[in-house]
Amino acid sequence: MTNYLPGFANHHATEAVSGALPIGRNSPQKVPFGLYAEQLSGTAFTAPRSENRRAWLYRLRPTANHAPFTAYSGGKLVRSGPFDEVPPSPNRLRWDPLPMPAKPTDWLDGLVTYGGGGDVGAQTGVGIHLYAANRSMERAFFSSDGEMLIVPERGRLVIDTEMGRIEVAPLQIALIPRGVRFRVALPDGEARGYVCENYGALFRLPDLGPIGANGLANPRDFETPVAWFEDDDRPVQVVQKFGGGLWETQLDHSPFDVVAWHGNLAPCRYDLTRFNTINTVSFDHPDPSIFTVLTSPSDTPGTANCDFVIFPPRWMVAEDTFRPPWFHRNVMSEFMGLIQGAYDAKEGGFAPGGASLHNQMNGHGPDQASYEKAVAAELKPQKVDNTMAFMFETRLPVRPTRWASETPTAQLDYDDVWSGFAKARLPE
Ligand SMILES: O=C(O)Cc1cc(O)ccc1O
Ligand SMILES: [Fe+2]
Repeated sequence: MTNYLPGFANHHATEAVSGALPIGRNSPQKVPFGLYAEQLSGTAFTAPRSENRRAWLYRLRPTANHAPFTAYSGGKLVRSGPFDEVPPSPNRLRWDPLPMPAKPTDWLDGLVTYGGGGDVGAQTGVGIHLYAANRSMERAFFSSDGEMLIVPERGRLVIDTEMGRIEVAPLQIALIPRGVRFRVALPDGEARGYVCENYGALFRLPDLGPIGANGLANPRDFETPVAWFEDDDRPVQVVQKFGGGLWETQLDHSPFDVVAWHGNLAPCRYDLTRFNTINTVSFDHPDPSIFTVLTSPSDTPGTANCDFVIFPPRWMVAEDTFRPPWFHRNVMSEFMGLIQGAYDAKEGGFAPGGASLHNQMNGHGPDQASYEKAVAAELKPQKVDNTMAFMFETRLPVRPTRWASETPTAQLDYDDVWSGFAKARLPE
């Protein structure tokens, strides 16, 4: 069992061996036990203090101690921005769940990019991946292109990272900083889920405005693992994603050799069931931004590079209100997934492990069955339960990959869910 330190982006100090962490300075002339001090930057050295994220790692060997990376021949379905394999499409898209692999497949081999926006080189946008895996990783991976927000849908993950061991189950999420090496084990034998690779500004908690000092995802519920390491001199493959390409090298020792660390850049996990959901107690369906867990801002205030938004269990009490999501056209693009149960805007076709994409400015909303149910419903307080949908919402158009455009799991008839609405009748 791992111990965790509470708080989002807190300054933590942790050591797996007593006396390993230097006190009062970052790089003493002689680090305890001959460990190597290494700074890991998550922001530029000169980022304002309120934004600045970095950690100091104390390890058995310097990370710099590795042979050259060479092109990695796997990862054939992993893509990065710019996403220009197929022309941008305004069409609403929806996918059935990713089938579980037939062959032995670890988390990295099981990663499939559905699409994204922006450009890794310009450090804007996101890549959106799903994974379906049935083997624990025996190698390490890291992305130099962005931090990775992992959203399990099926099966627990044990994510060994350089800075500690994180266990997550469906309904929990993990956030792995850019550059931090990790390895995913599958205690349930198989796993499936979603990944948002964020090329832009680091995810952070949203401002709360008039909500006040508390609510939504509370900082103390984010958990960072304590230092953990392995002293293992067996050779191991390390794969990195860099500039959209995959590269590999062979280390002669485990990269998970950080005995102590301190700083405010570290992986963490969060339990979505701890989200303090806020909603109307009067009328109307509020904008889904009230359900924002984490946001990656862009240079334009209030216009996110990416918001991670959830649709958790909640009471619906709005009076004289169409309670499910309304019809809308959004200036932002919406990629949705479902972790559990059903989503209140869709009566069928959007299954756990499935996904949908409603690109910027393109009309969407409740399907006909949900619409008819909602306009006929008696508006008594109703608990929407056993459900957890989510959205990666970005200011950029989301361009699907060729795979996502052509896979047989793409629902070619998705538009039909909105095709049968009767015309409104005006008075004669
Ligand atoms: O399209 C969707 O289902 C996501 C969504 C939900 C909601 O409650 C309001 C707006 C919105 O885009
Ligand atoms: Fe929407």
